[in-house]
Amino acid sequence: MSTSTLSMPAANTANPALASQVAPPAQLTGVTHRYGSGAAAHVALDRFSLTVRPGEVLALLGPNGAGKTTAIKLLLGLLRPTEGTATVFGGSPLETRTRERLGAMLQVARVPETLTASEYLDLFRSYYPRPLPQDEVIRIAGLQEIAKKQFKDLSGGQKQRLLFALAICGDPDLVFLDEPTLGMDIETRHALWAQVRALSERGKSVLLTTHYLEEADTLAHRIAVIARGRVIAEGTPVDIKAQVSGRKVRCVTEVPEAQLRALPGVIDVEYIGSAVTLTVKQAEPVLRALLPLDSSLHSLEVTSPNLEDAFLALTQDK
Ligand SMILES: Nc1ncnc2c1ncn2[C@@H]1O[C@H](COP(=O)(O)OP(=O)(O)OP(=O)(O)O)[C@@H](O)[C@H]1O
Repeated sequence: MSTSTLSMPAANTANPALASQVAPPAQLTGVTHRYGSGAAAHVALDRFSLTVRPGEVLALLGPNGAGKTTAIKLLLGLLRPTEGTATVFGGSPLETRTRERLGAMLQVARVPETLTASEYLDLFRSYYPRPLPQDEVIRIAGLQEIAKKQFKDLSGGQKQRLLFALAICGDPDLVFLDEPTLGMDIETRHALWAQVRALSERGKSVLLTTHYLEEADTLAHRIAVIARGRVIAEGTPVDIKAQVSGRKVRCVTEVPEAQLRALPGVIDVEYIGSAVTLTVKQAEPVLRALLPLDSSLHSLEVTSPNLEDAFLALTQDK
């Protein structure tokens, strides 16, 4: 064994069992991924690094085309990085022993339409060494009413529920969920959120992509915001929100717009009905200047930006 082994990924250590204990569930390191070649090449991920930690829900949040699905496909071994490495439990995503620990729900799942939901479950459970009992998966994913229906007869939301069931039926240690609640009604979405939390409480790791900012805020331990193939911010939902400095000051006031815009640290002024919302760098100087101007000012609220504000601010101009 050469000395260079010391600096190689855990997959290459002599003891695979030890490697799987210490290695992160999923890791992309310095990954660049190009689709196509020559002048037509498109860089989907650009020197991109990301680690999913044991037992965490990590949300990838980013606008259309940011590179979220590409990242998941690399970790599933469906694509090979042009540069850099993709490892799962310290090994290649293509190894059988690592694949048996993965479950995935992808955006475009092409499956034969005539199998029933329970036939799909039988098939997918057979791929895994220690699958969950069929009844348990049906209960978890709420498939009781549709177990005997053919795939083609399921609604969009029901298909999503079945695809979630297929992702978890092997009791995987790492689950990839690519926009899992697309097309689900609110009740079904909340039920799925509860199941994602239950996975993480059982020590499973989840890598989730979503356009629903509320979903990332509610579910994720950490969020990676992606724009144009790069991670532009990473942290807890609280960290991400804190990266957008500023506050929202909402009130009903007779102070004219021009005067509001001239207050210290005001970034934006927006009227909705009779109320005005000021986006400000800091609330205190604005309030000190504003309150003496209008003794009839009322309905005052000061709030932090929500995740949506943070996301828009972070992805703009990137
Ligand atoms: N097979 C492909 N061939 C060429 N370009 C591709 C291919 N797949 C994806 N791309 C491009 O790579 C970029 C990243 O795509 P990707 O699907 O990873 O984005 P995404 O963040 O998942 O987007 P969305 O939120 O819309 O699903 C996009 O510009 C996309 O057009």
